[in-house]
Amino acid sequence: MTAPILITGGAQRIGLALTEHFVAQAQPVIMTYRTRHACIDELEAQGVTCIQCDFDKPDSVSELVNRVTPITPSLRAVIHNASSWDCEASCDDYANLFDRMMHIHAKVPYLLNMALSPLLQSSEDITDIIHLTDYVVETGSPKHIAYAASKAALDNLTKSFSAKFAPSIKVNSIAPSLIIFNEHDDDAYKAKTLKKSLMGIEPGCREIINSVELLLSSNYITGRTLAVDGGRHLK
Ligand SMILES: NC(=O)C1=CN([C@@H]2O[C@H](COP(=O)(O)OP(=O)(O)OC[C@H]3O[C@@H](n4cnc5c(N)ncnc54)[C@H](OP(=O)(O)O)[C@@H]3O)[C@@H](O)[C@H]2O)C=CC1
Ligand SMILES: Nc1nc2c(c(=O)[nH]1)N=C([C@H](O)[C@@H](O)CO)CN2
Repeated sequence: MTAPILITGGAQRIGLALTEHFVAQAQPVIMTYRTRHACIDELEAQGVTCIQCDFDKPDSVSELVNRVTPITPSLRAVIHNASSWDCEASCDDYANLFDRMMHIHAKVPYLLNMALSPLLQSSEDITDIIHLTDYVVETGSPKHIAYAASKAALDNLTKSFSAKFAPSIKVNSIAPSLIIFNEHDDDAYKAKTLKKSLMGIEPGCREIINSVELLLSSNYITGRTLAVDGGRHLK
Protein backbone atom coordinates (compact mmCIF):
# COMPACT_ATOMS: atom_id res chain seq x y z
CA MET A 1 0.00 0.00 0.00
CA THR A 2 1.51 3.36 -1.05
CA ALA A 3 1.52 5.84 1.80
CA PRO A 4 -0.49 9.01 1.06
CA ILE A 5 0.84 12.50 0.52
CA LEU A 6 -0.80 15.20 2.67
CA ILE A 7 -1.32 18.54 0.91
CA THR A 8 -2.73 21.54 2.76
CA GLY A 9 -4.86 23.97 0.74
CA GLY A 10 -5.42 21.47 -2.06
CA ALA A 11 -8.70 22.73 -3.48
CA GLN A 12 -7.50 25.47 -5.81
CA ARG A 13 -4.61 26.72 -7.91
CA ILE A 14 -1.20 25.21 -7.03
CA GLY A 15 -2.53 22.91 -4.31
CA LEU A 16 -5.22 21.57 -6.65
CA ALA A 17 -2.68 21.13 -9.46
CA LEU A 18 -0.51 19.07 -7.11
CA THR A 19 -3.48 17.02 -5.94
CA GLU A 20 -4.60 16.29 -9.50
CA HIS A 21 -1.02 15.44 -10.53
CA PHE A 22 -0.68 12.81 -7.82
CA VAL A 23 -4.16 11.41 -8.55
CA ALA A 24 -3.07 10.94 -12.16
CA GLN A 25 0.02 9.11 -10.88
CA ALA A 26 -2.16 6.83 -8.69
CA GLN A 27 -0.41 8.32 -5.66
CA PRO A 28 -2.87 8.45 -2.71
CA VAL A 29 -3.59 11.97 -1.49
CA ILE A 30 -5.04 13.42 1.68
CA MET A 31 -5.78 17.11 1.20
CA THR A 32 -7.24 19.87 3.30
CA TYR A 33 -9.57 22.56 2.08
CA ARG A 34 -11.12 25.54 3.82
CA THR A 35 -13.80 26.36 1.24
CA ARG A 36 -15.73 23.53 -0.46
CA HIS A 37 -14.77 24.40 -4.01
CA ALA A 38 -16.58 22.72 -6.92
CA CYS A 39 -13.66 20.34 -7.48
CA ILE A 40 -14.11 18.56 -4.13
CA ASP A 41 -16.90 16.22 -5.26
CA GLU A 42 -14.85 14.96 -8.21
CA LEU A 43 -11.70 14.60 -6.11
CA GLU A 44 -13.61 12.52 -3.56
CA ALA A 45 -15.02 10.39 -6.37
CA GLN A 46 -11.43 9.79 -7.48
CA GLY A 47 -10.51 8.55 -4.01
CA VAL A 48 -8.87 11.67 -2.59
CA THR A 49 -9.42 12.06 1.15
CA CYS A 50 -10.62 15.66 1.39
CA ILE A 51 -10.69 17.10 4.91
CA GLN A 52 -12.36 20.41 5.64
CA CYS A 53 -10.02 22.43 7.81
CA ASP A 54 -9.87 26.16 8.53
CA PHE A 55 -6.53 26.65 10.23
CA ASP A 56 -7.74 29.94 11.67
CA LYS A 57 -10.09 28.01 13.91
CA PRO A 58 -8.90 26.89 17.36
CA ASP A 59 -7.89 23.23 17.61
CA SER A 60 -7.91 22.87 13.80
CA VAL A 61 -4.42 21.36 13.75
CA SER A 62 -5.13 18.77 16.45
CA GLU A 63 -8.46 17.94 14.80
CA LEU A 64 -6.68 17.42 11.46
CA VAL A 65 -4.06 15.18 13.07
CA ASN A 66 -6.83 13.19 14.75
CA ARG A 67 -8.54 12.76 11.37
CA VAL A 68 -5.35 11.68 9.56
CA THR A 69 -3.83 9.33 12.13
CA PRO A 70 -6.60 6.67 12.08
CA ILE A 71 -6.74 6.45 8.28
CA THR A 72 -3.09 5.72 7.51
CA PRO A 73 -0.15 4.09 9.36
CA SER A 74 2.33 6.27 7.48
CA LEU A 75 2.74 9.29 5.19
CA ARG A 76 4.94 9.60 2.08
CA ALA A 77 5.15 13.41 2.36
CA VAL A 78 3.57 16.51 3.81
CA ILE A 79 3.34 19.55 1.52
CA HIS A 80 2.60 22.80 3.33
CA ASN A 81 0.85 24.81 0.62
CA ALA A 82 -2.02 26.57 2.46
CA SER A 83 -1.41 30.28 2.50
CA SER A 84 -2.97 33.71 2.54
CA TRP A 85 -1.24 36.47 0.58
CA ASP A 86 -2.44 39.41 2.62
CA CYS A 87 -1.07 42.94 2.39
CA GLU A 88 -0.91 45.83 4.84
CA ALA A 89 -2.94 48.08 2.47
CA SER A 90 -6.01 45.87 2.81
CA CYS A 91 -6.17 45.90 6.59
CA ASP A 92 -6.16 48.33 9.49
CA ASP A 93 -5.40 45.86 12.28
CA TYR A 94 -1.69 45.18 11.81
CA ALA A 95 -1.45 43.07 14.95
CA ASN A 96 -4.17 40.77 13.64
CA LEU A 97 -2.55 40.64 10.20
CA PHE A 98 0.82 39.76 11.69
CA ASP A 99 -0.68 37.06 13.89
CA ARG A 100 -2.67 35.53 10.99
CA MET A 101 0.34 35.46 8.69
CA MET A 102 2.58 33.87 11.30
CA HIS A 103 -0.16 31.41 12.18
CA ILE A 104 -0.90 30.03 8.72
CA HIS A 105 2.65 30.17 7.36
CA ALA A 106 4.74 29.19 10.39
CA LYS A 107 2.78 27.96 13.41
CA VAL A 108 0.54 25.55 11.47
CA PRO A 109 3.45 23.93 9.57
CA TYR A 110 5.45 23.77 12.84
CA LEU A 111 2.66 22.06 14.76
CA LEU A 112 1.77 19.69 11.91
CA ASN A 113 5.42 18.67 11.42
CA MET A 114 5.82 17.94 15.13
CA ALA A 115 2.58 15.95 15.25
CA LEU A 116 2.87 14.09 11.94
CA SER A 117 6.59 13.23 12.02
CA PRO A 118 5.88 9.78 13.53
CA LEU A 119 3.75 8.93 10.49
CA LEU A 120 6.55 10.09 8.19
CA GLN A 121 9.18 8.19 10.20
CA SER A 122 7.17 4.95 10.18
CA SER A 123 7.87 4.57 6.48
CA GLU A 124 10.72 2.23 5.50
CA ASP A 125 11.80 4.75 2.85
CA ILE A 126 13.02 8.30 3.19
CA THR A 127 10.05 10.69 3.35
CA ASP A 128 9.59 14.40 2.75
CA ILE A 129 8.31 17.62 4.17
CA ILE A 130 8.02 20.47 1.66
CA HIS A 131 7.38 24.06 2.65
CA LEU A 132 6.03 26.44 0.01
CA THR A 133 7.77 29.68 0.93
CA ASP A 134 8.33 32.64 -1.42
CA TYR A 135 11.07 34.54 -3.28
CA VAL A 136 10.47 37.45 -0.88
CA VAL A 137 12.12 35.45 1.92
CA GLU A 138 15.37 36.76 0.37
CA THR A 139 14.28 40.38 -0.08
CA GLY A 140 11.36 41.24 2.14
CA SER A 141 8.33 42.94 0.64
CA PRO A 142 7.27 46.52 1.44
CA LYS A 143 3.65 45.77 0.48
CA HIS A 144 3.42 42.34 2.16
CA ILE A 145 5.58 42.90 5.23
CA ALA A 146 3.95 40.45 7.63
CA TYR A 147 3.46 37.89 4.86
CA ALA A 148 7.14 37.99 3.90
CA ALA A 149 8.27 37.76 7.53
CA SER A 150 6.06 34.74 8.08
CA LYS A 151 7.42 33.01 4.98
CA ALA A 152 10.93 33.75 6.27
CA ALA A 153 9.96 32.01 9.50
CA LEU A 154 8.79 29.02 7.45
CA ASP A 155 12.12 29.06 5.61
CA ASN A 156 13.90 28.89 8.94
CA LEU A 157 11.73 25.93 9.99
CA THR A 158 13.09 24.12 6.94
CA LYS A 159 16.60 24.42 8.34
CA SER A 160 15.67 23.31 11.86
CA PHE A 161 13.42 20.43 10.86
CA SER A 162 15.88 19.09 8.28
CA ALA A 163 18.47 18.73 11.07
CA LYS A 164 15.96 17.35 13.55
CA PHE A 165 14.45 14.69 11.27
CA ALA A 166 17.44 13.55 9.18
CA PRO A 167 18.06 11.01 7.84
CA SER A 168 14.55 9.56 7.83
CA ILE A 169 12.75 12.71 6.68
CA LYS A 170 14.09 15.30 4.20
CA VAL A 171 12.80 18.85 4.71
CA ASN A 172 13.04 21.46 1.92
CA SER A 173 11.53 24.75 0.78
CA ILE A 174 10.27 25.70 -2.62
CA ALA A 175 10.50 29.49 -3.01
CA PRO A 176 8.46 30.69 -5.98
CA SER A 177 7.98 34.15 -7.31
CA LEU A 178 5.18 34.56 -9.89
CA ILE A 179 3.69 31.16 -10.74
CA ILE A 180 0.08 31.97 -11.52
CA PHE A 181 -1.79 35.27 -11.43
CA ASN A 182 -4.99 35.72 -9.50
CA GLU A 183 -8.32 36.28 -11.25
CA HIS A 184 -8.52 39.87 -10.01
CA ASP A 185 -5.08 40.84 -11.35
CA ASP A 186 -5.45 43.55 -14.01
CA ASP A 187 -3.37 43.94 -17.17
CA ALA A 188 -1.22 46.70 -15.69
CA TYR A 189 -0.29 44.55 -12.69
CA LYS A 190 0.41 41.59 -14.92
CA ALA A 191 2.69 43.62 -17.22
CA LYS A 192 4.57 45.08 -14.26
CA THR A 193 4.97 41.68 -12.61
CA LEU A 194 6.14 39.91 -15.76
CA LYS A 195 8.94 42.48 -16.09
CA LYS A 196 10.30 41.55 -12.63
CA SER A 197 11.95 38.29 -13.81
CA LEU A 198 14.52 37.48 -16.49
CA MET A 199 12.16 34.91 -18.06
CA GLY A 200 9.23 37.35 -18.13
CA ILE A 201 6.50 34.69 -18.12
CA GLU A 202 3.65 33.36 -15.98
CA PRO A 203 5.02 29.80 -15.82
CA GLY A 204 2.02 28.00 -14.37
CA CYS A 205 1.66 25.22 -11.77
CA ARG A 206 3.74 22.70 -13.73
CA GLU A 207 6.87 24.45 -12.43
CA ILE A 208 5.89 23.65 -8.85
CA ILE A 209 4.85 20.10 -9.72
CA ASN A 210 8.26 19.53 -11.33
CA SER A 211 10.02 21.00 -8.27
CA VAL A 212 8.04 18.81 -5.87
CA GLU A 213 8.81 15.71 -7.95
CA LEU A 214 12.53 16.60 -7.97
CA LEU A 215 12.58 16.80 -4.18
CA LEU A 216 10.56 13.59 -3.78
CA SER A 217 12.93 11.74 -6.13
CA SER A 218 16.07 12.78 -4.22
CA ASN A 219 17.64 10.76 -1.40
CA TYR A 220 20.11 13.53 -0.60
CA ILE A 221 18.69 17.04 -0.93
CA THR A 222 17.61 18.36 2.47
CA GLY A 223 17.62 21.65 4.32
CA ARG A 224 17.64 23.51 1.05
CA THR A 225 15.49 25.87 -1.01
CA LEU A 226 14.50 25.39 -4.63
CA ALA A 227 14.14 28.91 -6.03
CA VAL A 228 11.46 28.84 -8.75
CA ASP A 229 11.59 32.51 -9.71
CA GLY A 230 12.56 33.00 -13.36
CA GLY A 231 15.83 34.66 -12.46
CA ARG A 232 14.07 37.47 -10.60
CA HIS A 233 17.08 37.86 -8.28
CA LEU A 234 19.22 39.02 -11.21
CA LYS A 235 16.77 41.51 -12.73
N1 LIG B 1 0.61 31.83 -6.91
C1 LIG B 1 1.85 32.29 -6.98
O1 LIG B 1 2.26 32.88 -8.00
C2 LIG B 1 2.78 32.11 -5.82
C3 LIG B 1 2.49 31.22 -4.78
N2 LIG B 1 3.38 31.08 -3.73
C4 LIG B 1 3.06 30.13 -2.66
O2 LIG B 1 2.65 28.89 -3.21
C5 LIG B 1 1.58 28.33 -2.44
C6 LIG B 1 0.36 28.13 -3.33
O3 LIG B 1 0.02 29.38 -3.93
P1 LIG B 1 -1.47 29.62 -4.48
O4 LIG B 1 -1.96 28.38 -5.13
O5 LIG B 1 -1.49 30.91 -5.23
O6 LIG B 1 -2.24 29.79 -3.10
P2 LIG B 1 -3.70 30.43 -2.80
O7 LIG B 1 -3.53 31.88 -2.49
O8 LIG B 1 -4.59 30.02 -3.89
O9 LIG B 1 -4.06 29.70 -1.41
C7 LIG B 1 -3.92 28.30 -1.33
C8 LIG B 1 -4.96 27.77 -0.42
O10 LIG B 1 -4.68 28.12 0.94
C9 LIG B 1 -5.89 27.94 1.62
N3 LIG B 1 -5.93 28.67 2.88
C10 LIG B 1 -5.67 29.97 3.08
N4 LIG B 1 -5.86 30.29 4.38
C11 LIG B 1 -6.27 29.16 5.00
C12 LIG B 1 -6.63 28.83 6.33
N5 LIG B 1 -6.65 29.76 7.29
N6 LIG B 1 -7.00 27.57 6.61
C13 LIG B 1 -7.01 26.62 5.64
N7 LIG B 1 -6.66 26.86 4.36
C14 LIG B 1 -6.31 28.12 4.05
C15 LIG B 1 -7.00 28.42 0.68
O11 LIG B 1 -8.12 27.58 0.92
P3 LIG B 1 -9.62 27.84 0.38
O12 LIG B 1 -9.46 28.31 -1.04
O13 LIG B 1 -10.21 26.49 0.50
O14 LIG B 1 -10.25 28.88 1.26
C16 LIG B 1 -6.38 28.26 -0.70
O15 LIG B 1 -7.04 27.30 -1.47
C17 LIG B 1 1.33 29.32 -1.30
O16 LIG B 1 2.02 28.90 -0.14
C18 LIG B 1 1.89 30.62 -1.83
O17 LIG B 1 2.30 31.51 -0.79
C19 LIG B 1 4.53 31.82 -3.63
C20 LIG B 1 4.84 32.73 -4.62
C21 LIG B 1 4.01 32.89 -5.79
N1 LIG C 1 -0.95 32.45 -1.01
C1 LIG C 1 -0.46 33.13 -2.06
N2 LIG C 1 0.80 33.59 -2.01
C2 LIG C 1 1.27 34.32 -3.07
C3 LIG C 1 0.48 34.54 -4.20
C4 LIG C 1 -0.84 34.01 -4.22
O1 LIG C 1 -1.59 34.20 -5.20
N3 LIG C 1 -1.25 33.33 -3.14
N4 LIG C 1 0.97 35.25 -5.28
C5 LIG C 1 2.18 35.80 -5.24
C6 LIG C 1 2.61 36.61 -6.45
O2 LIG C 1 2.49 35.80 -7.64
C7 LIG C 1 4.03 37.15 -6.39
O3 LIG C 1 4.93 36.08 -6.33
C8 LIG C 1 4.34 37.92 -7.66
O4 LIG C 1 3.63 39.12 -7.66
C9 LIG C 1 3.08 35.68 -4.07
N5 LIG C 1 2.51 34.83 -3.04
